[in-house]
Amino acid sequence: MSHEENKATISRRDALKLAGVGGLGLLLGAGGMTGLASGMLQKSKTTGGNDHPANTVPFYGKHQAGIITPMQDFVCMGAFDLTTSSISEVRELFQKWTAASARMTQGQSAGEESGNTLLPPVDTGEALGLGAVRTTITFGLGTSFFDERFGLAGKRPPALVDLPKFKGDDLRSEWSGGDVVVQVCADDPQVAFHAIRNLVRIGRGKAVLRWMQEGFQRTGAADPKGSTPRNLLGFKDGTNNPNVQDAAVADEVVWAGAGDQPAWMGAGSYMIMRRIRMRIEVWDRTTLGEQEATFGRHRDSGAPLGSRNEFDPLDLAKTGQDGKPRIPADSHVALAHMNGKVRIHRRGYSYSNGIDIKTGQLDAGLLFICYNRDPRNQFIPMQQLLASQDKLNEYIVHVGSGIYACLPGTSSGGYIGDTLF
Ligand SMILES: C=CC1=C(C)c2cc3[nH]c(cc4nc(cc5[nH]c(cc1n2)c(C)c5CCC(=O)O)C(CCC(=O)O)=C4C)c(C)c3C=C
Ligand SMILES: [Fe+2]
Repeated sequence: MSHEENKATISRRDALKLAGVGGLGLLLGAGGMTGLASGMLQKSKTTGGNDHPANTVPFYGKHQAGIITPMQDFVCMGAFDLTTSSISEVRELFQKWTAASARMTQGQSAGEESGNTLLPPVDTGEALGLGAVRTTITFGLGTSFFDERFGLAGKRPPALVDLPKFKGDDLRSEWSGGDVVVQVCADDPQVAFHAIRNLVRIGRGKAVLRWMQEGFQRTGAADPKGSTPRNLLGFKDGTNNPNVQDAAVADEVVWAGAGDQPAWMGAGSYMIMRRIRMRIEVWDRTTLGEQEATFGRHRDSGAPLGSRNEFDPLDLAKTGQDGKPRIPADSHVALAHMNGKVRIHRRGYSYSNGIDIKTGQLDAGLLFICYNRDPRNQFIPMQQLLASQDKLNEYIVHVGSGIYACLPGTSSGGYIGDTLF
């Protein structure tokens, strides 16, 4: 193993072990200690633990990780506004972000420490000793990235449209948009936060955070079987997501294809973020029958109304004794199903931001995230229908929004964005 390779595979855990031997900066910087580090790595590889390969998701590849990757327990999502108008500075920034992300997703610190006590550390430190916990870091470009600043207006993907105003939208600019979005997912909230924080730090002088939102779902510890998570309205959410582990399904639903324009987005995807606040207090006063009619599914089992099991097919033609559809036509699933003809890949998380100090009500809801190949044919018509007819609208309000071109993946030596700039 070369010295470079050796350094590249030293995890945050190994780094702490090394620090215990004789000082982190000294050891990492010292070529003569290579043999020692190598020995410890071998040990950590065979002993498993949190840095076991099963807990790491490769950063480099054809597609960015974090899109069809099975969902982790936590998300920390942030959108940046660029404060430079120089495309070469943006390139440099993406090169640095890529290098740091490649390291952090493998359980390493954001960069190599010099050990110089007269300088601030390169990594902020709160993830030292913590495992990789399936961290993924996914980058996307907002519509504003393609304004006049960087000379890339002509390269804006036709599918990266400005979202129309949907009925009932109450969007706030402080929770919307951004030139660049970064979705960090991990099985530990501190590890996820650490990644965003270090990207913010690297971006200083070139990019500022515009908004940031953390999200969660039940953890693997609470539900080792990994059953469908429940949203904050108490229903299983994600049951009828398309199986994107099937490559043909992912190609149809998620990935911009080689034939789709522009070519630089091939193997990328379009992300929609909607911050959807729930009127939890109203929901909690609603009867179980009304709640189930709102979603069109049974609360406990997650089965479609009138069926027994969660994964039973949606039978929208089924009628009850009164002759009415068993799954109401204005229910969320009846509408979102789109007759089975339009599909998106949902990857959202619950959020809770304490209380709204004006009303004393809970400020909580769904950080809706979905990926699709072309939002003009997928998310937009679906949301248009939901916004105008969904019974769920009595209990939710969309308060933040963004659409982002999630770039194709890159390989070691390249950088996220290298197909475009
Ligand atoms: C425009 C897309 C969608 C938005 C916005 C949305 C918001 C939203 N959804 C729930 C809860 C559930 N959604 C469920 C199913 C479901 N939702 C969408 C799309 C949007 N949801 C789709 C495409 C589907 C699948 C439809 C199908 O073909 O069956 C369900 C049922 C279980 C499941 O299949 O996941 C729940 C529950 C909330 C709470 C919400 C906004 C806050
Ligand atoms: Fe939904």
